[in-house]
Amino acid sequence: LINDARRRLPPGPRPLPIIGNILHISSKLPHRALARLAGRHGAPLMAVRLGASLFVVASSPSAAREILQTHNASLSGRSPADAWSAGGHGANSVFVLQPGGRKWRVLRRLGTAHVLSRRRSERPPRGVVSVRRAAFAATARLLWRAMFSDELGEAALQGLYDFVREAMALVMTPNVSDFFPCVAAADLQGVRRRMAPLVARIYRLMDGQIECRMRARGSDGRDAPRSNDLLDAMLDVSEEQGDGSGVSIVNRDVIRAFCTDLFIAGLDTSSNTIEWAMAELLQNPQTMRTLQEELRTVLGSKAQVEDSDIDKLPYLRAVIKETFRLHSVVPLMCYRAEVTVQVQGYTIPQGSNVLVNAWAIHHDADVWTEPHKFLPERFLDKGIEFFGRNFEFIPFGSGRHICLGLPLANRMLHTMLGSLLHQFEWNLTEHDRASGVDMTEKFGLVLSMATPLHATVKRKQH
Ligand code: HEM
Repeated sequence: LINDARRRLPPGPRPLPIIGNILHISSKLPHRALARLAGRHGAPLMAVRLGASLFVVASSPSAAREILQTHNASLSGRSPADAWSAGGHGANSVFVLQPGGRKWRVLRRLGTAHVLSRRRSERPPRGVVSVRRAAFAATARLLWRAMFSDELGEAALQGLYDFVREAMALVMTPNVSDFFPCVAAADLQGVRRRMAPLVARIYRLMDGQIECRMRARGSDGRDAPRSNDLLDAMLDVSEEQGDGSGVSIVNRDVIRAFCTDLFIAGLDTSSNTIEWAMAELLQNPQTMRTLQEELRTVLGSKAQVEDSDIDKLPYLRAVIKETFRLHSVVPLMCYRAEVTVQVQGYTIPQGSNVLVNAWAIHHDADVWTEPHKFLPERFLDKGIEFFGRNFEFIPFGSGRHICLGLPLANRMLHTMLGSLLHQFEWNLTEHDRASGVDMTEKFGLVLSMATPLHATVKRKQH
């Protein structure tokens, strides 16, 4: 396989070293297997072969910069899992649309302008809680309100929860259709067939909101009373956008696919980040005390962290950055080379999959001292931000595909974690105090804790 792949490389300054195989990329924790491989071979850029596909893996800040900045236009294609095409979702999904294309640009613009958070205090947790479940519910309510200006009911919350669990498990199923695209149409393992009803179910949830809003707008359309949320903005665009053929770029299919994508992208990333942060804080009592002291000093008797407080809370910002670094919930970012390009003197053939291993970069001992320790202080005197310009710290990616929800996630995580810690006293359960917190990772579309964290919670007396 290795020799075959080398023969197929077009002539270039240097052939890319192929040093990995199926064992690395399909390992249970591929971000760690690939980081070890890159470290062992001193190869910040390397190639791994899997089935008919060539994967190029970048594991250093400078390789990431070349992929995400210098050659971003050529290297920002996507090779979506076959399951993604179930129910026609792939045709309208912002994750996989051709970047730079008209539909992709309209969706990115709408998302950037309208995925805004409107805050409201959350229902207080009580007793022993699953941190991830509580954070998932809080994030879902917030996103639902930002998109639809409506309260999320329990049944819809459960629907979102089930969809994210079941659909993501299917997308992560090793699927012969992905390794050998020539047989994808046959859907030999039935992954796409099993995904279709899940997509149909979540679309029905979105349709409920779309229909209700369309009825409220009635024949007045734009002149009807407005909520000025994402849904209103999309319906406006659906009325005005036409490509001359009278067909709108943003039609009903696009609206429900985009809303679905935002839930897929926003729910598990945010709730798992809160869970990792809480797991670290509960095991680092001094860090927890320092953070709660900062919250007490800045907020006083005010219950909630508001957007305007975030700038005054440097230690909270450092804790969240350190959580992003140590527990990057999107450890591997995947692209496709649209044309053959040279990166760091190596040839990346057209059609290769290109992986940026953010986890490896965030644990690179040449960049970070004691990279495996949770030390928020490392960010206090450094101007390192996660907006895609510091390539040693890219939890939200960089370049054309940089996270669309970054500003929302940034505000949401600070206000949520800050408020939870300011209002409540959190402690490990007796079981975890005795046996320790299980920090084992589980790889999926999002990197989560293999054993969900439970904690006891009590309202504080201020
Ligand atoms: C802890 C929170 C979050 C993290 C760490 C995170 C991280 C990321 C990363 C690494 C990417 C991929 C970038 C790439 O492929 O180059 C991404 C893409 C994306 N994120 Fe987020 N994200 C978070 C929350 C959110 C939220 C709250 C939303 C929206 C509600 C969102 C919407 C998106 C979308 C739509 C994309 C796809 C962009 C594209 O492919 O063009 N994310 N995110």
